Amino acid sequence: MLELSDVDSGYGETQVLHGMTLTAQPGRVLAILGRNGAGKTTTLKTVMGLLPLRRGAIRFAGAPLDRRPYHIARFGIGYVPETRDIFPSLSVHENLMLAARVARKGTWTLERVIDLFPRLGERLENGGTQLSGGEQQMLAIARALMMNPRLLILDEPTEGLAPIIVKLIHDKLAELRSAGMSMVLVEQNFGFATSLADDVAVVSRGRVVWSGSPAEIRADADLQHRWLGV
Ligand SMILES: Nc1ncnc2c1ncn2[C@@H]1O[C@H](COP(=O)(O)OP(=O)(O)OP(=O)(O)O)[C@@H](O)[C@H]1O
Repeated sequence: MLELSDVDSGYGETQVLHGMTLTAQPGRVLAILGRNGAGKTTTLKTVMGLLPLRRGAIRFAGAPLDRRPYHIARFGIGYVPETRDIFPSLSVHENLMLAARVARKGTWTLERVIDLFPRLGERLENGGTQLSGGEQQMLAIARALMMNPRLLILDEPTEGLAPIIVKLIHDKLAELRSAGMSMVLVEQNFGFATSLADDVAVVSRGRVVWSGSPAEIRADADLQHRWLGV
């Protein structure tokens, strides 16, 4: 579904990705794990066209990915950035409807995202700044779903959230997974990531150093210690 081959990328003079190669399969959840600074966010930003591709190739659904923002959305990649990027001066409803304007055809509607996150239904007229961190995360996910993505990319969805909200987000993503949504998940919370993932890629210094199943990495304390510092 999403394929990175030998990708180099970075910020100005600083090269962060060194031959990043990974594949996210349709209908599956790929978790990208790694220590702070390993290049996980940089990988996602490169896919989303926020950083230049210096070398290598990125393919989506069998064709080279046109990484201009409008095209990425139309192609069907929904992105939930680490910073959530809610428009603070707009209401929940307006944030969602803005996404609907660039949406592909599909089955996600305002009603359906509110069904998934009833809390947002109660907060429709609230401004972005009046939301708790958990509500902002729900809104960021709901907004990406409004675009009817074929692939949902999430960067650290649990960061800074209380355990009860982490559990809620976990259950909602598990629901999406059961419904067949393809996902790429960058996450520091090892338990959260490995319980949702079908496939795991471990990144260090801008490339994949291990890939396998959640069960394999859960059973391998050395691997966790070496690459994740768990
Ligand atoms: N805007 C930037 N300018 C320069 N260097 C950056 C910038 N953002 C990140 N980096 C550097 O790129 C490297 C990889 O960062 P990245 O954010 O991809 O890591 P990560 O694996 O997502 O970890 P984290 O969990 O800390 O976000 C780090 O060394 C970081 O200092």
